[in-house]
Amino acid sequence: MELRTSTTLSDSSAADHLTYLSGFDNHFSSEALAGALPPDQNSPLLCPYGLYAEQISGTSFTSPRKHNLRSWLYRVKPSVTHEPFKPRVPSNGKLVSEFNQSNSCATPTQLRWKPVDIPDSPTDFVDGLYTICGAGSSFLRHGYAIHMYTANKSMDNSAFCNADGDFLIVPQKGRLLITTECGRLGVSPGEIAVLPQGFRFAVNLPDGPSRGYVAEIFGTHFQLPDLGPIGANGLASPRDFLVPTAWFEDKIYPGYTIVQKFGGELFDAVQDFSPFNVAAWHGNYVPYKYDLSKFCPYNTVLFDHSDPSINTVLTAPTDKPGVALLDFVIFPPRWLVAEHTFRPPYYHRNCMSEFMGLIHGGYEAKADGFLPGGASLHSCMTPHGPDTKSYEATIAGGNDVGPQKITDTMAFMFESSLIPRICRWALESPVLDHDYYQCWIGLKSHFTLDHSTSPKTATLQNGHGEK
Ligand SMILES: O=C(O)Cc1cc(O)ccc1O
Ligand SMILES: [Fe+2]
Repeated sequence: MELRTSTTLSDSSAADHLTYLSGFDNHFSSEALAGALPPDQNSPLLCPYGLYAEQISGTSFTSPRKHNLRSWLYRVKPSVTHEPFKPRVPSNGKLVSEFNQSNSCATPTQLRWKPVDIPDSPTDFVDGLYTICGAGSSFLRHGYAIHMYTANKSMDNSAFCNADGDFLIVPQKGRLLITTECGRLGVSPGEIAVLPQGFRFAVNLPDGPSRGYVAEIFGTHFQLPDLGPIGANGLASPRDFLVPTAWFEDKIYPGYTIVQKFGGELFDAVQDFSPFNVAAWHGNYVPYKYDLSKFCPYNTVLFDHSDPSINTVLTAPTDKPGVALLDFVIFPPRWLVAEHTFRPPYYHRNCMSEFMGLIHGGYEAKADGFLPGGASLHSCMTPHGPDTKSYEATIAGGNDVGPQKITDTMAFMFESSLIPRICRWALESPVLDHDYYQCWIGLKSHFTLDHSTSPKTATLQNGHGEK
């Protein structure tokens, strides 16, 4: 029998050689050790190989069957085998899970941040994680937080566990090798990973420095959007979601630390073994990853600009139909073919709040200033849209531009019905772009009483004789 351990391969080649199970919302099972899954029941008196059975529940026991999420883990020692939790010293201090006047500010101003540099001092994923904004409360199980991270070293002898909510991680620079209790995920920029509430995981950096974005949701989980009239196919396909296969190490690690995020605060618990000691598991509550290049975009094929919801990858619902706690929307490479149409995003004000990031390339509405690794926030009813340069360049192209392909781009949006409060350090940050508003100040009036300058208006006027 072969016991696989993290020391057999470098992080980089491990990340290249991982195996996955495929599907969204499936009931999976996986064994790193043949016969480690009890065949007929979840909780036998004695489990195969002397393993302990442990359930992790992602929904209340009594949630309706179609929403119920739980997995059974068969492990060398149960997770409870640790010293008491103690407040982490020094604490990260920049994580917020309950947004109020004492820790964050409200502002309707359009905000934009340049990319943050990777720190010089040793910083792992947990130390390098900081909250930008959010709303609601992890205690009340309703709300979200948007974080960013910069890291330059792998987590060492420690694992992270988020009791507050689910993490949707969007790496922008540098691959992540994420070891979870269900197995390992290799996540490159252009891919995303979801680490549901309560799973212990450790983040290694196979390529060195890393930077990225994290959406955290409280009290619910991500699901695939309904497709409505699109039909049974399109957008993100369930089979492209990849779940780890069981991987475990039966290893003594003196002083191993579990860092638990609980109410936005960090607590350390020490144990003497690896938490990645799960030889087999089954269930439907699982970490997963998704490659954004697999997304099959739908859009207008004749005229006008579709609302960005057409590009929803995952949605976290509220109790109100069609109103998201948090939508994860992307702006992938695609063909633009709309006729007599202003093709970039329209000018708009939205009752939802929009946080955007850029993974690589440029963004169609911003000729300057919105950079890979940077971010913007346009909160509820705050007006925004293309900058002056993008507007003028589009108008200069005229009505007869043929099909154009947007290439080398991957922007995304976290869109929420809850209005975010912004953390003080994000407002005081040296990378906050104080001149952001200037990108619209140059928008000129093109107003004229001469209707003939508008070809569509002229057609309507002639066609319907409203002289
Ligand atoms: O503000 C943005 O750039 C995001 C966005 C894009 C789009 O195509 C339509 C609406 C919208 O909010
Ligand atoms: Fe917008």
